[in-house]
Amino acid sequence: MHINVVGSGYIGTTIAAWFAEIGHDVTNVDIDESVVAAINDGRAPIHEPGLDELMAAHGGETLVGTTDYDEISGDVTFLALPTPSKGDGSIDLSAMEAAAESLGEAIAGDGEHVVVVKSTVVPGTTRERVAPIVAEAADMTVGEDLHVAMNPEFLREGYALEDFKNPDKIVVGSEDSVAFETLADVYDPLMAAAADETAYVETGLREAEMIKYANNAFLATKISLINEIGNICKEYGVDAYEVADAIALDHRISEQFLRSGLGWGGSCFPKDVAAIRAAARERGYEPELLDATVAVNDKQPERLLGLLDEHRDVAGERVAVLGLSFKPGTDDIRYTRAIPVIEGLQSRGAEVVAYDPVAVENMRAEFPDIAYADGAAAALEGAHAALVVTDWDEFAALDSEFDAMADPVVIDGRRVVERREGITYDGLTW
Ligand SMILES: NC(=O)C1=CN([C@@H]2O[C@H](COP(=O)(O)OP(=O)(O)OC[C@H]3O[C@@H](n4cnc5c(N)ncnc54)[C@H](O)[C@@H]3O)[C@@H](O)[C@H]2O)C=CC1
Ligand SMILES: O=C(O)[C@H]1O[C@H](OP(=O)(O)OP(=O)(O)OC[C@H]2O[C@@H](n3ccc(=O)[nH]c3=O)[C@H](O)[C@@H]2O)[C@H](O)[C@@H](O)[C@@H]1O
Repeated sequence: MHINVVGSGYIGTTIAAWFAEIGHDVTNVDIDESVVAAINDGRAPIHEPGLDELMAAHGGETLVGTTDYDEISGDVTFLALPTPSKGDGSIDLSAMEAAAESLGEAIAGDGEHVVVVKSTVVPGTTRERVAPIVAEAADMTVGEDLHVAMNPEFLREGYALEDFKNPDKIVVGSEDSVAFETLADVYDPLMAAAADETAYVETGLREAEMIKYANNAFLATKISLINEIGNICKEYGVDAYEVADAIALDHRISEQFLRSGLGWGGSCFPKDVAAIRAAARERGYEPELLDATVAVNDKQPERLLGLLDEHRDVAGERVAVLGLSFKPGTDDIRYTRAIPVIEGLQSRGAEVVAYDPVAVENMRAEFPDIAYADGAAAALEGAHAALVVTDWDEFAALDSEFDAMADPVVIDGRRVVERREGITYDGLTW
C-alpha cells in the first residue's frame, strides 16, 4: 500500500518510519529541506530511540522525503502538522490549513483520496476546517470522492516507536465507510503484530478528536491530583510515595502517572489542556476542574522555591539546577518545569549553574546568561543549594558529589536523590 505523510516532525517521522517498516511505501512531505535531506540520507531528523535504525533501513528507499506535494501518490494521506497554542489557549491551525490547501491542489484530478488528520485538533476541526479546504482546492466532494478520517496519536516522547507499534488502542473516527476500510488496511499489519490487548476503535470524527483531549486531560489531571494529595501529605509529614504505592494497588486507580513532584510539562499536556479549556469556554462551559488541574501544576515550581527559601536565602549564592528537560529520556525543554524554577532563582538573585545530560544546548538558547556545567558533580561543586527538576536516573546515583557543595542543601522536585547523612534534604511532596 502507498501512504503519504505530510509533516515530518515528531509524529510524522515516527509514523512514516513505522509504516515503511511494516511494508508500506511511504512519501513524507515536509517544508523543511534539512528534514527531507535527512530522511533521504537514511538519518532520523528527530532524536528518538530506535528511529535511526529504521531510517537507515528505509530512508531514501521505501520511505522517500520530499518538499514537493506533487510527489504525493496513491490514495491516502496523513496530516501530521503542528497545532500549537495561541495566546488564548486555542489552537493555531495555520500549518494545518496551508498543508490542506497544498494537498488539495496536488491531488486534484487524481481520483478518490482519503485524508486522515493525525494532529491533535478540537472537535469539529476535521469536518469544518480541514475537509472543506482540501475539497475546494482539489475540486472534490466530501463523502463522494474525498473521504475524511481523524486518527489521534497517543505515543509518548522517548517511547515513540514502542508506543506506536504496540499501542493500547488505535482510534479511527469517520463518517465514511471508504475511510474506515482504508484505515483498516493501513493498520492491518500493525494490528496483526501488536499485542492481543490492542483495541481498534471505530467512532465518529468529533468523538475521535475529543478522545485525544480527554486522554491527555485525564492524565494531566491525574498528576495534578496526586500532586495535591502529595502537598497535603507534606503538611502532615506523611510519605506521599507510600500513599501512592498503596492506592495504586486498586486496579481502578493503577500505578501509572502517580509520581508526585514538580508536575507536568512538555509539548502536549500544557497545549492540549489549554485548547480543550478554551474550546469549552467558547461553547459557554466553564471547565472548573481543568482550570484547577492547571492551577495546581503552575504552583508546584513556586512550592519548590518556597522550600528553598525556608532553608536558605540564595541571593548572590551559587545554586545548582539538576535536570532541564521536561522529563527524562529527551532533550525537549518545551514547558519544562525548569523554566519557572530558573526564573524564580534569578528573581532571588542566585547564580544559577545548570546541568542536564542532553538538554543543555536547548536551554542555553532560552537562558544564555546562566552557567552550564558538563556534569552533575561540576554543577554541585561549591553550590549552596541544589534543586532537582528532572528525574534522570543518574541523579539517583549521586552520593559523594554532594560533599563538594558549599552547603549541602538539596531540594528534590522528583524524589530521585536519597536522603543521607551530611545533606539537608527536603522533598516537594513528602
Ligand atoms: N510530539 C508528540 O509526542 C505528539 C504530538 N501529537 C500531535 O501531533 C501533531 C504534530 O506534532 P509534532 O510532530 O510534535 O510536530 P513538530 O513540530 O515536531 O513537526 C511538524 C512538522 O511539520 C512541518 N510542517 C509545517 N508546516 C508544513 C506544511 N505546510 N507542509 C508540510 N510540512 C509542514 C514542520 O516543518 C515540522 O517538521 C500536533 O498536533 C501534536 O499535538 C500527538 C501525540 C504525541
Ligand atoms: O499528546 C501527546 O503528545 C502525548 O503526551 C504525553 O506524552 P509526553 O508529553 O511525551 O510525556 P509523559 O510521559 O506523558 O510526561 C508528561 C509530563 O508529566 C510528568 N509526569 C508524568 C508521570 C507522572 O507520574 N508524574 C509526572 O509528573 C512528566 O515529568 C512530564 O513532565 C502522553 O503521555 C501521550 O500519551 C501523548 O500522546
